[in-house]
Amino acid sequence: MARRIFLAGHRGMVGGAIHRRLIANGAPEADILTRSHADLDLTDQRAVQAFMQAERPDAVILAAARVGGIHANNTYPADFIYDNLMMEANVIHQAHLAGVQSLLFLGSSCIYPRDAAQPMREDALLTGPLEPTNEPYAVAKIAGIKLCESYNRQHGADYRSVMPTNLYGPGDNFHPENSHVVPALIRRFHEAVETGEPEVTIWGSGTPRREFLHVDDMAEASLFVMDLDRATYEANTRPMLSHINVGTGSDVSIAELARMVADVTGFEGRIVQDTSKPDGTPRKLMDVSRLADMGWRARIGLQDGIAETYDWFKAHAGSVREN
Ligand SMILES: NC(=O)C1=CN([C@@H]2O[C@H](COP(=O)(O)OP(=O)(O)OC[C@H]3O[C@@H](n4cnc5c(N)ncnc54)[C@H](OP(=O)(O)O)[C@@H]3O)[C@@H](O)[C@H]2O)C=CC1
Ligand SMILES: C[C@H]1O[C@H](OP(=O)(O)OP(=O)(O)OC[C@H]2O[C@@H](n3cnc4c(=O)[nH]c(N)nc43)[C@H](O)[C@@H]2O)[C@@H](O)[C@@H](O)C1=O
Repeated sequence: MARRIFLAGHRGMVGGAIHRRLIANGAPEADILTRSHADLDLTDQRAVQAFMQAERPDAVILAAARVGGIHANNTYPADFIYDNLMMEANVIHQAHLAGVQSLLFLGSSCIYPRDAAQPMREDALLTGPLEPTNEPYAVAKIAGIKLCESYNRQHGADYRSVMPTNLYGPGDNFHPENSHVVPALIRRFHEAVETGEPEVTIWGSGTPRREFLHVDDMAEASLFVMDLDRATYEANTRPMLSHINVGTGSDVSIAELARMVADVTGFEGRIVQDTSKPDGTPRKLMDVSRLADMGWRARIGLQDGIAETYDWFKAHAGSVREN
């Protein structure tokens, strides 16, 4: 019997990539249930309850969230903790009440302590203080992991959690202030080339290191984890480790990233640092061996991924998302 999947956040970068991947894998469009934010506000408990009771999907992929880069997290902490706590609590609890057996929750690499040993293993969770610039968001994401784990333990559900590293790709948010670093730099370097600006400013010292996974790889990994048989998933997430890291296993400095974006966009001017802006976590490289041991590895390299994303950005000039 076909499996009807509620894909929450289908208009977002990850949700859009998962939607494309499901269709590419042969899922009939009719089996992929979607609702826009305007049609179903996932922070509204009654609305989510009514939707889940009416539709009773067989599975849920929760790719909806309040998402943003270091500036957005640092500026809107109440929005980030409240919206994400409400969305995950509503979707996970109402999925349980509607008898949904299979759910995938997307967390984030920022759940790990700011000074966790690198690369960060899944069992580093809750072993130290978090990075202040995104602690509210991280606390909400940790709560999401614990929600899934608790419904699995108490109700025998099969609710799984994946922890993506920094993501980028088509469909990203290109807001000049609220976006993540890759879309922000693609836009800024592109505009400098268009206007003949002699220099581009990047935030912070340029020394922090980040791991960047293309969103199409993330979509493939999400469905891979979702389709794992339960015994394999449980065997690889013990003891009490109900989440799996998803990344490339390699990182670059922000200065190296800026150089790559300059090369891809053809910018030949100066790159300067605005050290009045926060660096955030010095490094957050994920240990991706658990997922590799289960048979999945990232395929899209950063240079190629940035070039492909830049092509997408230019092809969608004037209509890219900025929120
Ligand atoms: N991007 C990244 O680098 C990383 C992302 N993640 C996680 O991956 C997941 C997807 O992120 P990403 O695709 O980048 O985010 P996007 O912002 O691109 O997409 C999020 C989606 O959620 C929707 N949404 C937001 N609030 C609500 C709401 N109250 N009710 C219903 N829908 C809502 C948005 O709709 P609308 O725009 O209309 O509000 C949007 O479609 C999230 O869980 C995020 O935390 C984890 C690590 C890194
Ligand atoms: C995925 C993860 O993403 C967020 O954490 P982050 O990795 O710190 O996010 P970021 O991509 O915004 O920054 C990465 C680095 O890049 C530097 N940087 C330089 N120039 C720009 C710039 O122009 N914009 C941005 N955003 N950063 C810049 C910036 O100073 C920082 O050192 C969490 O909030 C949370 O959302 C989360 O889970």
